[in-house]
Amino acid sequence: MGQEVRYRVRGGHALNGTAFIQGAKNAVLPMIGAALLASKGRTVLRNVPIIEDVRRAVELAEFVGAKVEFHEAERTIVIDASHLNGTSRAVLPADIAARFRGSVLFVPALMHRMGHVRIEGVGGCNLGSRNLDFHYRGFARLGAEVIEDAERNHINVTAGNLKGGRLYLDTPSHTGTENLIMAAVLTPGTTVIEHAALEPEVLDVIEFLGRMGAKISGGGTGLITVEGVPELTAVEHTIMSDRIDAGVFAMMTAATGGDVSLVGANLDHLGVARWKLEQMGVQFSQQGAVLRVRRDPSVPLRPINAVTSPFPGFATDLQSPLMALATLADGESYIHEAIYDGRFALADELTKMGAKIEVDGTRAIVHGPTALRGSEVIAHDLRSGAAAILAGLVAEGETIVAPAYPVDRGHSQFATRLSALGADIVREELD
Ligand SMILES: CC(=O)N[C@H]1[C@@H](OP(=O)(O)OP(=O)(O)OC[C@H]2O[C@@H](n3ccc(=O)[nH]c3=O)[C@H](O)[C@@H]2O)O[C@H](CO)[C@@H](O)[C@@H]1O
Ligand SMILES: C=C(OP(=O)(O)O)C(=O)O
Repeated sequence: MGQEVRYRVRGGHALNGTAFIQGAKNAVLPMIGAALLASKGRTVLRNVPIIEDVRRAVELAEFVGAKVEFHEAERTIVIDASHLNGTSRAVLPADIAARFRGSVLFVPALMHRMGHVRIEGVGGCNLGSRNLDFHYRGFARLGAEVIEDAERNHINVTAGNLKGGRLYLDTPSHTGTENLIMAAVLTPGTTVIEHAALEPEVLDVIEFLGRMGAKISGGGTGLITVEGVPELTAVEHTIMSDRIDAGVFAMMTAATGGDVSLVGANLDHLGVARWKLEQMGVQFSQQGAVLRVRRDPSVPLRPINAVTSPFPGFATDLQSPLMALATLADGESYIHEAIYDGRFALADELTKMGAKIEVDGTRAIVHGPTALRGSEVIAHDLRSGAAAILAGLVAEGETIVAPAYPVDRGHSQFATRLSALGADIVREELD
């Protein structure tokens, strides 16, 4: 399971300076899965975030037989999947796959290259129900055989006679869209995917697949058409910057009343989060590829209403840091989590720090402003861990966030990057 990790934060320092936004977790994971589709050449992925989910994805790719080099200092991964075939190990074992959500993105490549795949578990943040029915139904509509082994909790997917078809998503699932595209790219005929996700990472994955030789049109419109091709070739690609990492740094800057330049961040990728933060009193200015974020500490943050929804709506992955930020705002903020039915575990942790939050199902009212005080808090999931660190940056005294593996799943070198901005934060590995 690896070492136990915790973050210790002492509040009271405004963030100032330059932060380097990492490559996007939710783009690199599907790309590692997509790299396994290439039957020729070696894939090179650049601007790879140094996060635990990527380390797990590398382990998984190696487990199924790909040759993978993760050059962490160069933030580069090199993958050779050219030799995969029906005799390779077509299993996604629970001990790796159940530790991150992105493991489900390996299914199409294994189905195509090996003819079948057994999925022994899929992980990710514990946010309530996280179904995969759109994925499995889509594979079946293309002609795959999908059989659930309920006793062992395994799913077996066998390629069979794949043929393009008309697919749909009940809601525009992010990984669901990526998985159906990846299933369709090597499937003979035309596949149409209705109600597809619009997230920038999905578009980055489409661009990557297109360079590999896939024929995909309609990305960003909600209606995607894929013409199957017989094979794909490895290419080089630079991962887009992580809009959630950027959003978290923006909110941390806002919380501390700082002034930070986010290198690589794109304001357009923040969607509605941009407008909500501006309403709260945060100032943004896009200066080419650098996004400057400022908040005047002499003006109180204003309270906010936010409802999470798929891009360009308010990203659910930014909902936890928004809740932490709202504890500082002058009045009542209303938050409706409309994507996940269990993403408010943070409220209890912030309550330990003095926050006043009422939770009713998927709705929360945050009563600000609160003078937060340091406490020991749990990172229940990736973003609640990041949000707890945000709270720690402004709390009086010391905040300990543990266990913090979930934070390391998705934020690269958090303590180093925050320290460079003036924060008092250390990451500790416990024996
Ligand atoms: C690795 C990755 O990219 N993770 C992101 C991805 O997760 P992920 O792709 O898993 O999230 P989805 O967009 O699929 O899920 C959204 C909602 O749809 C439901 N659903 C989804 C698929 C399905 O087959 N059936 C079903 O009912 C889920 O239970 C959830 O309530 O998008 C989420 C929503 O933006 C983000 O929080 C995650 O950071
Ligand atoms: C929910 C998240 O990730 P995952 O889907 O990988 O669990 C997240 O990034 O906040």
